[in-house]
Amino acid sequence: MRPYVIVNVAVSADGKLSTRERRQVKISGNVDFDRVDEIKAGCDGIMVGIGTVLADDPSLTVKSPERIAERVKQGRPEHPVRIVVDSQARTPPDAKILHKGSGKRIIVIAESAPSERITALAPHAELIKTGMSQVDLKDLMHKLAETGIKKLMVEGGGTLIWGMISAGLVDELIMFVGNIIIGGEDAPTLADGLGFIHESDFPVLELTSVSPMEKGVLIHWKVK
Ligand SMILES: NC(=O)c1ccc[n+]([C@@H]2O[C@H](COP(=O)([O-])OP(=O)(O)OC[C@H]3O[C@@H](n4cnc5c(N)ncnc54)[C@H](O)[C@@H]3O)[C@@H](O)[C@H]2O)c1
Ligand SMILES: Nc1nc(=O)c(N)c(NC[C@H](O)[C@H](O)[C@H](O)COP(=O)(O)O)[nH]1
Repeated sequence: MRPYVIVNVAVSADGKLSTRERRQVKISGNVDFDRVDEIKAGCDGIMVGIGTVLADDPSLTVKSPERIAERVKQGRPEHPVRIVVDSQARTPPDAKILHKGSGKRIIVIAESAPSERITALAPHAELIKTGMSQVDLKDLMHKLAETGIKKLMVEGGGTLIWGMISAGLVDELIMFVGNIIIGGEDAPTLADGLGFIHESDFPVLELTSVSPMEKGVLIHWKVK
C-alpha cells in the first residue's frame, strides 16, 4: 500500500531545474504557479528533498484562500501534510516549511541522523525514521499511506525525484517546459542520482496530454 504519487516540476528547455549554484530560477509564471497550487490543494501530502529546502526555503502551503476554504469545508486541514526527505536532519529549525501556515509537518530521517539535530527539530515536526544512512523511500511510502496520505505531490528536486522514480514509486509526471536555457553539466535536472544503465530498466511513460502554456509547454505523462 502506498499513496498515488504525482511529480510536478518546471524545467528549462534543456531539462534543468535550476542553476549549477542551485539558485532558484523563474522558469514558469503565475498561470503555472496557480496550476501547481490547484494540484497541491487536491493532495493529502506534499514532499520535497532537503536540497530543495536548503536552496529555496519553500513554505509549500496552498496559496489560494478559496482552495484553502474548500479544503476546510471538506473537513481537511488547510494545507497538505508537508514532508521533507532529510536523511541527516539538516532542515534548519527556522525553515519556512516549519513555521508558515498551519498543519502537520513530517521530517523523514535515517537511523544515522545526529541526535542533537533531531532534538532541535523535534518541537517543530513529526519525525519518521527509516533506512540506515539514507531514507528508505519505499518504506516511507508505506508509512505515509498508513497515516492516511492517499495522494502525494513531489515537487523535487532532481535527487529525490530520481530516488522515487528508480524505486518505482511514481504514478504521474507533470512538467512545464519553459523557454529558457540554463545549461551547466552540474545543474540539477528532472532525475539526477546515478541514472539507469540498461534500457530494460528505463521507466516507460505514456503521454496523456500536451498543451502550450505561457511561453512554454505543459506535458502530462503517466508512468506505466
Ligand atoms: N524547477 C522546479 O520545479 C524545482 C522544484 C524543486 C526543486 N528545484 C531545485 O532543485 C534543486 C535541489 O535539488 P537537489 O537534487 O539538490 O536536492 P533534493 O531536493 O532532491 O534533495 C536531495 C536530498 O534528499 C535526501 N535523500 C534522502 N533519502 C533519499 C533517497 N532515498 N533518494 C534521494 N534523495 C534522498 C538526500 O539528502 C539528498 O541529498 C534546487 O536548486 C531547487 O531550486 C526546482
Ligand atoms: N512551478 C514552478 N515554476 C518555476 O519556475 C519554479 N522555479 C518552480 N520551483 C518550485 C518552487 O521551488 C516551489 O514551488 C516554491 O518554492 C514553493 O515555495 P512557496 O510555497 O511559495 O514558499 N516551480
